[in-house]
Amino acid sequence: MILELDCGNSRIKWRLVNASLQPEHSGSLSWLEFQARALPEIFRQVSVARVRIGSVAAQDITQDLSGVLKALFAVEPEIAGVASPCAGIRCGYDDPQRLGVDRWLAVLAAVAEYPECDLLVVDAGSAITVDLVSPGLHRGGFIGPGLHMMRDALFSATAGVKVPSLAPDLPSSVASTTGAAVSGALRMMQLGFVEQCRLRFSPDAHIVLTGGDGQALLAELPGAVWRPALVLDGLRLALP
Ligand SMILES: Nc1ncnc2c1ncn2[C@@H]1O[C@H](COP(=O)(O)OP(=O)(O)OP(=O)(O)O)[C@@H](O)[C@H]1O
Ligand SMILES: CC(C)(CO)[C@@H](O)C(=O)NCCC(=O)O
Ligand SMILES: [K+]
Repeated sequence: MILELDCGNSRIKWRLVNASLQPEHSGSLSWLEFQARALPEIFRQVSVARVRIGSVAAQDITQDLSGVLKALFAVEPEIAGVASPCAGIRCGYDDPQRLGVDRWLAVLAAVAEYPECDLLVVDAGSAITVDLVSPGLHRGGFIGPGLHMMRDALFSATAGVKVPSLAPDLPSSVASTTGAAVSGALRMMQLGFVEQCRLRFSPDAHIVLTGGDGQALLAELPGAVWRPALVLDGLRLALP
């Protein structure tokens, strides 16, 4: 088996793929669970020949994770970086090392599926990122706060807007409760962000969505596709 991990800002998403590259097991854990060494039970039951890591966590935390996995599986984990060009695509950042590797992995996987298209690659997780791609070239992109970060900002900076959870969909009517007012606004802000990126910079782009909050945008963006494992899918392209 090959273990692939997408280490994000809030969670570690992982999957075990077999020799035919088919995922056999997958899951996620929080950084707190990792720190408590509460690793998935299956990790102790399988033999792992390779470990591929994509991480936007701090370097010491990533090294800690790598060390734990090395001790567990007796293989040296491979950690993806942004190498440009890769898989026929050039990175648009002035300094490619500054681009979040999760963004790069998502771009590589999206381009592998749609090599001839202008793309908007949208990752709606802890943060929301939009990357613009034209054939052979990553042009750059934009970064905004994720839904829960925005909710937390209102929660901590106001006395009267303390909304515990967000509705799953875009609003279909004008809000008449605080919860619906916040939830509707934040989801419309995400949609507006994506639409503005397309309108201003790539009107014909095909949209590829990933991240926990990407699915809610799917119904609002005609022609868009939803690829929940996009970042993990990029790992085998960055670390063939
Ligand atoms: N405090 C929270 N309570 C409930 N949901 C949250 C909270 N924080 C984040 N989330 C949600 O969890 C989901 C996680 O998104 P995703 O699966 O893309 O992974 P992530 O780890 O948050 O993202 P990243 O890879 O950027 O760290 C998102 O829907 C996000 O809005
Ligand atoms: C933007 C995030 C936090 C999204 O996970 C990550 O890609 C990151 O830490 N990026 C580094 C900064 C940049 O991409 O410009
Ligand atoms: K992410």
